[in-house]
Amino acid sequence: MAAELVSLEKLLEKHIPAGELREVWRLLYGKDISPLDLPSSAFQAASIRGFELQGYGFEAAVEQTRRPRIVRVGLIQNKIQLPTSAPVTEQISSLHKHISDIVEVAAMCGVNIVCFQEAWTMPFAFCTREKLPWTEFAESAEDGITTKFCQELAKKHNMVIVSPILERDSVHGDTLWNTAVIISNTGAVMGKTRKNHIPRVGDFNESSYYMEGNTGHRVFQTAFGRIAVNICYGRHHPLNWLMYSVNGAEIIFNPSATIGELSESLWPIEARNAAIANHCFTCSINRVGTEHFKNEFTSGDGKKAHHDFGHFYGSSYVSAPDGSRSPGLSRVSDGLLVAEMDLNLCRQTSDKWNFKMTGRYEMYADELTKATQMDFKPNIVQE
Ligand SMILES: NC(=O)NCCC(=O)O
Repeated sequence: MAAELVSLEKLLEKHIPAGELREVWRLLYGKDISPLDLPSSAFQAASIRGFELQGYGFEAAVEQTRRPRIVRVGLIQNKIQLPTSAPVTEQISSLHKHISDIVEVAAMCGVNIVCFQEAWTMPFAFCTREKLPWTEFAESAEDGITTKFCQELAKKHNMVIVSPILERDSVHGDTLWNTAVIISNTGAVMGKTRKNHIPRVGDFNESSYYMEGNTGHRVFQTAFGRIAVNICYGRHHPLNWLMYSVNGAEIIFNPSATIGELSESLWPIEARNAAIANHCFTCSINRVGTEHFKNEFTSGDGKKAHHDFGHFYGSSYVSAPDGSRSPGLSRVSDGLLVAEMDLNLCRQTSDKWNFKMTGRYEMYADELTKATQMDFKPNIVQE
């Protein structure tokens, strides 16, 4: 099998003459995105620990009545560390160790808010449709071992942590959820927010494991800005992004697990469009690597049974409200993307384009209310 392409960026760098490359980046990313001046010690540490480090800055105009609101976010994408057949607790602790190594480098880069990939403590085993041992990865959002681990990290580095896990809710009949836990930079658990939309596409058999979220569109007022989490498949739902934004989110994280064949054509578009449409920053994170499972499974498409899901293509990136975006991380290796953003850009873009002001939400609220009634008749004019 041919080796996976490392990234579009590396390919363009290789083939486009240096003089024209800058213009290519401007057209591709919406404007000249400036690399961040990160400490060389951070690059060294990343290289020793075997992951890629990139940093970019999104600036805003200077205002007279508000100070800049500068925040640094960190997006982490990674492979699982042990084979999927290793004991559950060893798989979890190997990921804890790996992530704490990357978060340490994020701290060296001055990151204020870090977000991990979807279900980061486990392989993305939902393709198998088997319950054990995968449901054993589920843990309490409030006091599970992963939340405790993140609380220590958050306190140590004065960093807000967004930790997407498989949640076991033992108070409500051991219900499983796909949940992001928000941990304050003080180490306190601020709360949790659950995945609203569950995929029923390809091998994403997630509805066999957990329920559609019931936490609505919560926004968390952190010390560094108002954040929300739109988990993976929710990025295909424009109303999902909209409602986080209606509740005031300035940065919406999209921790994901998705594979090339299915969604790579959508990946650069949806979160970027959401940043534009909602006057906010969006942060898209995807895992990397191919995960193999002992027992074969079929995909219900007449093809042969197989042992893997396909290639998770990484390519994590940040989009800004003005439509610009950062380059993506690698398609094949672990990485940390640091983005410095001035949150004033959200209101500045809103004042320019007025998508909220011109949104006519009352008209849509009315029409959507009617469209969801049993007696709805589509508004079609016949000749
Ligand atoms: N994890 C997840 O929801 N994946 C669904 C596939 C996709 O949305 O690309």
